[in-house]
Amino acid sequence: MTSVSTRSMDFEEEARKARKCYMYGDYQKGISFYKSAIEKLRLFCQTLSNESEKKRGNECIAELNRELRLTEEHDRMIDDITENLLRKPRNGSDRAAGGDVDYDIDFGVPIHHAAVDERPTRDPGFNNRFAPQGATPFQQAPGRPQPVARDVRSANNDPRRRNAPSSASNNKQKQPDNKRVNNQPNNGEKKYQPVGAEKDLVEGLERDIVQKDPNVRWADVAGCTAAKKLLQEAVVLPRFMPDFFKGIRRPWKGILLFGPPGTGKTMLAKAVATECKTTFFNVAAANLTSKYHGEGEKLVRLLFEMAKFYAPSTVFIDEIDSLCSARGQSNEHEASRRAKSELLIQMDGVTGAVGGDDVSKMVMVLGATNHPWDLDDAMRRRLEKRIYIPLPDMETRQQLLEINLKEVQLHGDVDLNGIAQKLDGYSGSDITSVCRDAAMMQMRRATENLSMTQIQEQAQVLKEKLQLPTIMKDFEDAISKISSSVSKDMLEKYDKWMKDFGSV
Ligand SMILES: Nc1ncnc2c1ncn2[C@@H]1O[C@H](COP(=O)(O)OP(=O)(O)OP(=O)(O)O)[C@@H](O)[C@H]1O
Repeated sequence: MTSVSTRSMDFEEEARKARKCYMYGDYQKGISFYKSAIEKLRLFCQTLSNESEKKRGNECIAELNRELRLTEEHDRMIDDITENLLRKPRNGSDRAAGGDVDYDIDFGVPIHHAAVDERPTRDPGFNNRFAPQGATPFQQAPGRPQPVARDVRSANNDPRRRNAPSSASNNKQKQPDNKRVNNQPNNGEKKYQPVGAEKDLVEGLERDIVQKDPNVRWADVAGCTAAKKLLQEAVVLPRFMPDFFKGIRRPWKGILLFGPPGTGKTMLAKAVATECKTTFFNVAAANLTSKYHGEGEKLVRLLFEMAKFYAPSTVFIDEIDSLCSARGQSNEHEASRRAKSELLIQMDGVTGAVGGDDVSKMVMVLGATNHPWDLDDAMRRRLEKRIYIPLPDMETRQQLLEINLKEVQLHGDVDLNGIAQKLDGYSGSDITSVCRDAAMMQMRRATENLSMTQIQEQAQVLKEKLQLPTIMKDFEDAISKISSSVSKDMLEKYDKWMKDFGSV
């Protein structure tokens, strides 16, 4: 049972990634994920004995094949367009002002071909901005590759935006052309209005980056007391005490959260969005760079224009080092260099409170990274507060166990204190994995040596067995299988960077 279910999950994951890649225009990667999903689903179907399930599985394979063909077609099309554009003679309207300048291939499409950071990250899924709704084995695939449901927020139905600063004079100040921030009355609500070719990019940003209440509370984040306090000071208090946070006491404009992977940096950022009720822009740095000359730069500019328009806002840039690594390195892509410079310029334009000391117009940049030492000096300076989010201490590990196991029934022999001690050196996400694994042990024992048909036949008996509580041995087994994902060397590196550059 274990291996069968694992294969099914593998297929779901591959299909989900394939669709994400398609959405982001990364067709090459999408193609290989589709192929792998199809192969895995085919193997999974071979293990099935139920005819109707088999039939639905085959329907899904056919649908995935169709999506694969579509992706291949788009990939060919992009190649053709690129080739044609590059072959054009450099004269007439194609010649950029100033003579010998590179072609500006700008298809005006949203966030396509994002330069993906090659380093392994915890989540290959573009910063988790999609809800986990990839295809399930027998869920009918949609008619064409569709974006899976995400935190899409229409500016028109978000109450925060209704209160967004909207005075025409203010908008004029920010945007001389005044068209960009034209407030179109729509049931009395204000909406950022892009002009011309930027429409697609703005729609892409609204769809992918503006995040509605991510529903993470301070209490959901174990430990991180110093970070929580500072974030509250930086974002929450200025809203309640605007008169105090002025002049030299103006709110921080940039905060960096750094530390080992899986320690709660993203959760903290989400808690800021939920608790502070600022408009939340959740950006994966890789999505701000583009292989198309100029597009990343434009995206950064639009992102900040929108953040100012919908202020107070928090712009969360995950893996910020991948966009703001030390400049001038030989492997630095021109497009990403320009996007990075634009980001620095934009950050200078937000001074904690945009437009003087009015905190209702505050835009705060919150960066997160696992590689703080890769950060550009200029960006480091702009992220005025640099907070280390370390591995959880004993107390935090106990809290993490309680948070993770609140819905799991535990046997009397389970000693959470003892487990927390054994988990010294584990990150928050490692601890979550241990809890999940332990909580699954009962199911594994109950279904061991049973075929799928037997599982279906004995569903009622199994249901009772699955009610049995998780025992101490389940945790011991899980801990022996899952090791800490952070090495001692890395921890020393973080400590050193904290000593050199930390600021709390
Ligand atoms: N302090 C914490 N409190 C509660 N859960 C945590 C905490 N730290 C980690 N987790 C668990 O680990 C998962 C990953 O956490 P999160 O994405 O916030 O880590 P991160 O530091 O942003 O990682 P990365 O640097 O790899 O992006 C969470 O979904 C949660 O289950």
